[in-house]
Amino acid sequence: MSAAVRKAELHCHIEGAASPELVRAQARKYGADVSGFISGDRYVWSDFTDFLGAYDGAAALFRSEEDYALLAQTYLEGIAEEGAIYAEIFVSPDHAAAAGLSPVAYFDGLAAGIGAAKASTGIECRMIVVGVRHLGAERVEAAARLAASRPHPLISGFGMAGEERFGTPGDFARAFDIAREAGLGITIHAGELAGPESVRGALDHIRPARIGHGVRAIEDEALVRRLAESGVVLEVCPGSNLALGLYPDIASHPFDRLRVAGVRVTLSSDDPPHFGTSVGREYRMAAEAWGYDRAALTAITRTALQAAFIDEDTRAFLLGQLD
Ligand SMILES: Nc1ncnc2[nH]cnc12
Ligand SMILES: [Zn+2]
Repeated sequence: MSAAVRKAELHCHIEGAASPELVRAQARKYGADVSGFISGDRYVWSDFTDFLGAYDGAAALFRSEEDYALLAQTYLEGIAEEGAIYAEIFVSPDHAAAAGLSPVAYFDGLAAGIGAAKASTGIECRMIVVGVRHLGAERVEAAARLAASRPHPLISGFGMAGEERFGTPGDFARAFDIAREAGLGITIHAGELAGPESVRGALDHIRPARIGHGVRAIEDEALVRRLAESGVVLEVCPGSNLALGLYPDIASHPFDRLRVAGVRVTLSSDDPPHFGTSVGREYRMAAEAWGYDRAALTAITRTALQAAFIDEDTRAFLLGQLD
């Protein structure tokens, strides 16, 4: 499996894509100490809660448009080298605000990086605004209202990340209604840290086109059938799931079982340097674990492009690159 297999990444948190090397450079720039969450060239955290702390620590060191332009460009050029032709990045105005950056400066900075990466590699990218679940429904609604005001043309979706064990999907239904009515694509993290009931709640109350992770649906046969029949696409991130201890090894991961059951599945990296991964590695792991050949891997990319939150002309152009 080589970079020649075209890839599309639907699930990557931009703040979670900052390499320890880049975060160290930012820390030097701002005179900050990262020893609490970076050791040598690695992030250090012990569980999901601790991971969120490391994630927030890194995010706090991106404080200007230029910082975010550099982050987006570095991430996108890196995955373009692995064969990615399309990416959607989760962008979190709450993290930008915590670092003192206005939403407009945040989106403009990211867009500058996206533009630079497109100019150097051809990669397309769109932004999905996310609310942070553990900040509560009001903050998530504020993020949805912001996204619904269409503050940047590259914003094409709305989602929710953060601590899945906080609240229930129904608590956040209004936020997603606001985003849906504004014509944004809808995705929500579910079935990662919480079980099938979280996926069921998301389907019932949020009506998403896609679900971030969703893998724990495998624990409920009827739910797997419902997912398959609905056509809802799962943004599966096996490397993330292994790093966070959901499954002991790739052979135990449900990606292939979901695929065989007819669920539309895609491959992404989530927070690549935190989990020692990249979209290229995710495709490689899948090829090795389940014997996927080039056609099978390309089919995964096709599913991702069909589910991408993008205009139809660009979708057709990208799908044309798979032939
Ligand atoms: N894997 C993940 N799950 C939930 N929220 C996140 N934010 C960043 N990465 C996340
Ligand atoms: Zn995620």
